[in-house]
Amino acid sequence: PTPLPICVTGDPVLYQIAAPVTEFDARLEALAHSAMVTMDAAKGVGIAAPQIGVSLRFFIVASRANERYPDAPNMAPVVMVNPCILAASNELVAGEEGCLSVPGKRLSILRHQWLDVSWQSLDGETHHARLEGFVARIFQHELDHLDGITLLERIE
Ligand SMILES: O=C(CSC(=O)[C@H](Cc1ccccc1)CC(F)(F)F)c1ccccc1
Ligand SMILES: [Zn+2]
Repeated sequence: PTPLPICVTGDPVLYQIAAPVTEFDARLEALAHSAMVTMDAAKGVGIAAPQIGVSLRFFIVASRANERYPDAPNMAPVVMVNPCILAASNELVAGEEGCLSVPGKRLSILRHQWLDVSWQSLDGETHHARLEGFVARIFQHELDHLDGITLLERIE
């Protein structure tokens, strides 16, 4: 499908608590595909459903090496439905983040260094993993979007 418009600062959908996904059906797959195409067109390393106007709890994590994080892993994009943080490091790390919904801003944000997380894939299967570094950062950034929090609400 064609990329969708990305909601930007001020759009109410960005400040809502997104609803859990209960139907793992073709509609969800179509929404996830639209988010993927939109993220790719915007050259992002992640995108959350509320950013395309959908207040549902899923996002995509798609780390790739970039000038700010040259050692970031190049990973196949992962669609994470109903994501949860099960445990997080006490250690926090500051790092530069951008947001497709806050165009032109680069802010230094404190994030947990590692996370134990769980999520469901599009087929409804549950997965667990330990994330660290840039991938953990993207996860925390996208999870904020599901809870109505953008970079601007994270300024120390
Ligand atoms: O590709 C971007 C553009 S911003 C981006 O990809 C957001 C994800 C993100 C970038 C950097 C750190 C954490 C999350 C996507 C968003 F807004 F939809 F969530 C980038 C920005 C800063 C560092 C590395 C990469
Ligand atoms: Zn964002």
